[in-house]
Amino acid sequence: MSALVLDGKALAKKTEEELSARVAILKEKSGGQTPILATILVGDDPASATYVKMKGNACRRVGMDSLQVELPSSTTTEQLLAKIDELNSNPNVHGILLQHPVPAQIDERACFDAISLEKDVDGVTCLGFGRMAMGEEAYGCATPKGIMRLLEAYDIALEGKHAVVVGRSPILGKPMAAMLLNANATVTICHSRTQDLAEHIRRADIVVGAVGKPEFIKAEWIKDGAVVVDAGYHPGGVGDIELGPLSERAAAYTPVPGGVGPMTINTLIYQSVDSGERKIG
Ligand SMILES: NC(=O)C1=CN([C@@H]2O[C@H](COP(=O)(O)OP(=O)(O)OC[C@H]3O[C@@H](n4cnc5c(N)ncnc54)[C@H](OP(=O)(O)O)[C@@H]3O)[C@@H](O)[C@H]2O)C=CC1
Ligand SMILES: Nc1nc(=O)c2c([nH]1)NC[C@@H]1CN(c3ccc(C(=O)N[C@@H](CCC(=O)O)C(=O)O)cc3)C=[N+]21
Repeated sequence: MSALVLDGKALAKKTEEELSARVAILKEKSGGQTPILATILVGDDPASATYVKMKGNACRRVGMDSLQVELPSSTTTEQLLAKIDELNSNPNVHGILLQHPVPAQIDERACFDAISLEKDVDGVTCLGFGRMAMGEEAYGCATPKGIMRLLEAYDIALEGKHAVVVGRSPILGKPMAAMLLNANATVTICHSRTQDLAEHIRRADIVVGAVGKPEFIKAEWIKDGAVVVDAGYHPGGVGDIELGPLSERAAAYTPVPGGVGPMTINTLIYQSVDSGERKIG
């Protein structure tokens, strides 16, 4: 039996059609003003530059604009905070994305938390995370929220299932675990100090790989019929999970590329349109 492919690329494309229509209405209601997502890139990491470019392109595909802020790698926390303040008070900017990671001298947490809640369409603030975790209204962190939207679109049942999330980073593993918990899954979070990782994964109905190491999670650890979500992305188009034989044994899996990545970008745009609509009211 071959597994169901959770096609994030196709879902993102389909959603973009709906978003284009919503952006057109938003534009009309605001007297022709194009909604804007501001992206901030600090330093010159080529992979980060590519991601930011992809986010700008996605904006334009749905009729939004992106305001691309580029700062040198020598930027200080104070300078970045000042830029974020400026974008917070720009009424035409509906969403702000600060690309992670920032250079080491910058206090990334302070800068994420300076983004105002209404513009935190990437879901990176402590306030947004806390509200989401408590089940209050907030924009979800883009990658885990994109994964939840993908699972929902394919009617993947989560309630009562055992989900194992490998990774606990602030913008991926930790919010992923909270979202799965809110969806009534039983959640295990594994990380670098976890003992017997393979044993935990063997018991999973749903596995989320968010480790940041190519093909670190082995296919043989994953049980037959599991749902396999690979958030990892590495050059050459490999994820954090060794997929190979799983495409036959799993119930469903996200391909790399074409799975989680496009849903991350789509969620960012989706939440920016939401933010614009809320302002128009
Ligand atoms: N497609 C997309 O949209 C996105 C993809 N990514 C990709 O997802 C992956 C993870 O990203 P991110 O969360 O930012 O990465 P981080 O490096 O911030 O986090 C990695 C996590 O994996 C854990 N870990 C590391 N080694 C092990 C190990 N040997 N056993 C178990 N757990 C381990 C770490 O544990 P500890 O906390 O103990 O250090 C940490 O929690 C990367 O491949 C990245 O490229 C990221 C964001 C978006
Ligand atoms: N504040 C912040 N928010 C983020 O969401 C964020 C971030 N920082 N820093 C870096 C990671 C990485 N990330 C990706 C987004 C899309 C793809 C993506 O669309 N990948 C395509 C392939 C792209 C290609 O062809 O190279 C795919 O998987 O199909 C990948 C990775 C978002 N991130």
